[in-house]
Amino acid sequence: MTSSEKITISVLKADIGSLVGNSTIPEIFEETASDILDRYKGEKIFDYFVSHVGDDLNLILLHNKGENNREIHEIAFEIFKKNSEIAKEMNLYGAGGDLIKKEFTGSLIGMGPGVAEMEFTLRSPESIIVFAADKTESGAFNYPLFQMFANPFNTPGLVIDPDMRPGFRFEVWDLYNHKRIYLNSPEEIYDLLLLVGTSERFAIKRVYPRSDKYPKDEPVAVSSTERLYEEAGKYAGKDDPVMIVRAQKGFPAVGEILEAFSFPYMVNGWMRGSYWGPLLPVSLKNARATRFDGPPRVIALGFQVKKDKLYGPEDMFDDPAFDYTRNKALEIADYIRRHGPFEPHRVSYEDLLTTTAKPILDKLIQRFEDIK
Ligand SMILES: O=P(O)(O)OC[C@H]1O[C@](O)(COP(=O)(O)O)[C@@H](O)[C@@H]1O
Ligand SMILES: [Mg+2]
Repeated sequence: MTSSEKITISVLKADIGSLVGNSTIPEIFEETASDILDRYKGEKIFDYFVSHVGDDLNLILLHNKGENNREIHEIAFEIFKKNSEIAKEMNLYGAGGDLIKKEFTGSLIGMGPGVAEMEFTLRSPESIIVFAADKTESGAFNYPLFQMFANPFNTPGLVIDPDMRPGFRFEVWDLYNHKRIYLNSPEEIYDLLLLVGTSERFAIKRVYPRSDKYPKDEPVAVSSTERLYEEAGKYAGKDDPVMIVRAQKGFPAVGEILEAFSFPYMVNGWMRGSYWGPLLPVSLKNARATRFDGPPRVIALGFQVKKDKLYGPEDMFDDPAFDYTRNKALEIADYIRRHGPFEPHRVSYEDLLTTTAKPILDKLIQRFEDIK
């Protein structure tokens, strides 16, 4: 460690090609990523883990260079670019898709990939869980973040742990207007819900502790909020967000964090980014899209963190305790599928304008005539 006791966890992700269709990625992507990361390990990064969910490659990096660091983002760009070339050679689906900008511009933010990073003072001990979802949007983590950090029915620690009683501070982004607001839980939870219930537009970017025990400017949770539609200027797949959550000792316990996913809540995305469906918590083994290009899936990788080492991952959803949730999700998937192209299965008209339906709708609108 150089400057301080602070460490940084960066979770950087991109869809740079997939098989079959948009279902999953070939093993060579993860191997290539590991080969490149091994070169930098011990020099620019301390440790790493490479993973995927569906067609999205996820890089989990431990270092001490802070958030939005040029060197770290450039390593990820090198990996995404190399894999894009492999994808083109293999004639994979959507080769290079999320690399909207072809040359590195100093930061991955705005280039297409998703970014969730947090710099914080390492506690002893420190446990984190990294979540990654496929076939859904940035705001897809609003529901579980509210459950973990603001709902005592999910997180009893909010009531019985003295360090959690002061509550948490939510940083919410208006993704349409590039603005943010800070809201305190518990006293402002009605305002918080009023906004984050609209997950297409408002996304919880970060959550901060309010207890005096921990620095109040160091997040306990962070999610990626990049909107692929906006960055590409057209529909180019869904955002497929990632999230980091710190656990235990004044923060939600691991079980309280996972409990937030025990209800298969509905998310926006699924087929062609145009359908609402239940979020299915899955093991790494099942982290690939199948039925109707889904259902939208999420994985949970748990790590115990030392200043220069990630111990793990534990594949947290690889557990029969989530079988009921999965079965329920499949039942809901079947029910909602029967709506076909009707809402609430299909997304709203406004949301359709961010999909491949936009040019079709634009033409149709011109054919409308006034009713006398
Ligand atoms: O128009 P295309 O190229 O066939 O793409 C349709 C695909 O786009 C998707 O919405 C892309 O999914 P991702 O968001 O995971 O990239 C799939 O559901 C679907 O298979
Ligand atoms: Mg994807």
